[in-house]
Amino acid sequence: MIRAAVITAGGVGRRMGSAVPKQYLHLGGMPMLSRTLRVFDEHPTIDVIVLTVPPGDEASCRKEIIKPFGFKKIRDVVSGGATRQESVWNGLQAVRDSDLVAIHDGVRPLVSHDIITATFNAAEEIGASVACRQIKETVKRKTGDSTIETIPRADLWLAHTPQTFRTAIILEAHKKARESAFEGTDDAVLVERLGFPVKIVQDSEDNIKITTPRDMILAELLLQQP
Ligand SMILES: Nc1ccn([C@@H]2O[C@H](COP(=O)(O)OP(=O)(O)OP(=O)(O)O)[C@@H](O)[C@H]2O)c(=O)n1
Ligand SMILES: C[C@](O)(CO)[C@H](O)COP(=O)(O)O
Repeated sequence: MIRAAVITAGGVGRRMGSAVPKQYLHLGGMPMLSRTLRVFDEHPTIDVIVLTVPPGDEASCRKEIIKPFGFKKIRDVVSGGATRQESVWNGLQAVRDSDLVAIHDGVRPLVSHDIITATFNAAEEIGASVACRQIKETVKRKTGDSTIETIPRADLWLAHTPQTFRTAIILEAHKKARESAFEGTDDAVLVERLGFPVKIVQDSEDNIKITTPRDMILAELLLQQP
């Protein structure tokens, strides 16, 4: 059983507004992307890792993000695409020989080994899984200028990554999405639309996606937790 990870880091970080793409910003003294890679490299049952980066960044990533930390499992650094979905597709081509694959945002460095393991276990069991956090806030839907309704929150979850799949299923789901020009905001939706079940695995609130400067402040604080 080959377990792979595709770490997607091909974005430009428009919402962060930093001089370099946010995945290269330092968090707790090391590049955020290296921190994410370290979690997967040290995971006991992951065999191979593929990283997607902005086109043209492959060599600098090997030199500055991978080499200084001595990661052992990185098979390839591949060029990302214009969208996250395209970057993931490119990464998946490099792990076609795997049985299971976890897809994870390079900008979620606070992911834990436990959640990675839980998503692999669920994917092995039913084929597809998604790390999520349950919504604890009261949720309103606004329609037009003044009509609002309150959505019962018991069934609502926020999608995180890792999202982990039998490799054959996620390859098929991406292929079908490409054929019909469907663009999703995560990978699980590509499997859902084919009618396959996807198991929700409850994640920690700490596994935030670093999107804006405020998230950097929050992540630095979360890193200081005992
Ligand atoms: N063409 C893209 C776009 C995004 N990503 C990756 O997908 C993850 C989640 O995307 P997001 O936070 O939206 O990153 P950016 O696209 O970089 O940010 P923004 O939307 O603010 O520009 C990130 O690790 C990002 O690098 C990617 O691999 N390829
Ligand atoms: C895949 C994802 O991280 C799930 O939360 C997310 O959808 C990434 O894209 P977004 O543009 O920040 O929603």
